[in-house]
Amino acid sequence: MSTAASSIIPALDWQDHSAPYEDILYHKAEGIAKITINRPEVRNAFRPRTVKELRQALSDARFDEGIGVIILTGQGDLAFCSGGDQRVRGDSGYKDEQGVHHLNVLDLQKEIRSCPKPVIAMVAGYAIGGGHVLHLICDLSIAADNARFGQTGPKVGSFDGGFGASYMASVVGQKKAREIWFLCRQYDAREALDMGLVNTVVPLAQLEQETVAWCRRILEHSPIALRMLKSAFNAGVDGQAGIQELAGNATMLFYMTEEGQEGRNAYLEKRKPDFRKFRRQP
Ligand SMILES: CC(C)(COP(=O)(O)OP(=O)(O)OC[C@H]1O[C@@H](n2cnc3c(N)ncnc32)[C@H](O)[C@@H]1OP(=O)(O)O)[C@@H](O)C(=O)NCCC(=O)NCCSC(=O)CCC(=O)c1ccccc1C(=O)O
Repeated sequence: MSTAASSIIPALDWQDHSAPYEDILYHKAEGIAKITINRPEVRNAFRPRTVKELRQALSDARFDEGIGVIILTGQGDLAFCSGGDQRVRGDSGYKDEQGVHHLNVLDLQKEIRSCPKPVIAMVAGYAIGGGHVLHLICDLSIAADNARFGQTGPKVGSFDGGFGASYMASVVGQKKAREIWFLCRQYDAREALDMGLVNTVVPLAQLEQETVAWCRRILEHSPIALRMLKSAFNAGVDGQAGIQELAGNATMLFYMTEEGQEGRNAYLEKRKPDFRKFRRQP
C-alpha cells in the first residue's frame, strides 16, 4: 500500500477501515467518513480496481447510519486525482486485472450524485481530467491553495459528455465550460474560486481542519432536510433520474407517516384501509 508524506495537519483521530482495500484508504470519525485515493505515485490516477474500491467505500458510508457526511480526497499534497490511469487504458476503456475494459468511473459519478449524504471533495494539488470531474460532481469542494484544476480530454483522446460537460456548464456557465474543455488549460485555486468551481480556498496545512469544520457544521443539521435538498438540487440537471431520486425521497417520507402505514397495516390485517381519519391538507 502506497502512502505519501503530507503537510496537511490531521483534524481528527481517524479510525482506520482501509484493510480490505489496495488502492484507497478509508477512515471514519465523529460521523464523518473519509475516502482517500491512495496512488500518489501516479498523482492518484484511478484504474478499474480503484473505482471499484471507491464505490464499495462510498456504499459502506451511505449505509452506515452513524455517518452523516463523506469526504473524498487524494493521498499526499500533490494531487486529488489525475483521472484515468493512462497506463491501463485499452482500446475501449480501462483494463482491469482480468483484461476487461471499463468506464466504471461513470457509475461512481452517479453514485456520488445519488448518495443521500453530502459528499465533500477535499482537494490538494491537481484535480485533472476524470479527477477534475470527480471533484466537480461532489456537493462541495474545499481547495488547498496549491490546488490546480483542469480537463485534458481533447489532449489525450477522451471526453466526458455527461456530468463533466452538462453539470460543469451549470456550475461555471456555458462559455467557461467550453473554454475549460476546448483549451485544456490549468486553473489555480483562486481562479477556481472566482468561477464557482470550489467553495473556499485555505492554506494547504489547514485543508483537513477546514473540511472537518464544514462537516461538523453540516452534521448539526437535519439529515432529511439535507437529503431532500441534495435531490432537489440534482433534479433539475439529472432529468428523469433526478426526478426519480426526489420522488423516492417523497415516498420515503410518506412511508414514515401514519397515513402511509395505514395502507400497509390494512393489507396485512386483511381489512379495508381507513384513510378518512387523515387531514386533507390545504
Ligand atoms: C497531473 C499532472 C498535471 C501532474 O504533473 P506533475 O506534478 O508534473 O507530475 P508528473 O511527473 O506528470 O506525474 C508523476 C507520475 O505520475 C504519472 N501520472 C500522472 N497522471 C497519470 C495518469 N492519469 N495516468 C497514468 N500515469 C499518470 C506520470 O506519468 C508520472 O509517472 P512517471 O513514472 O514518473 O513518468 C500530470 O501528471 C498530468 O497531466 N497527468 C495526466 C492527466 C490526464 O491526462 N489524465 C487523463 C485524463 S482522461 C480521463 O481521466 C478519463 C476518465 C474517464 O475514465 C472517463 C471515462 C468516460 C467518460 C468520461 C471520463 C472522464 O473524463 O471522467
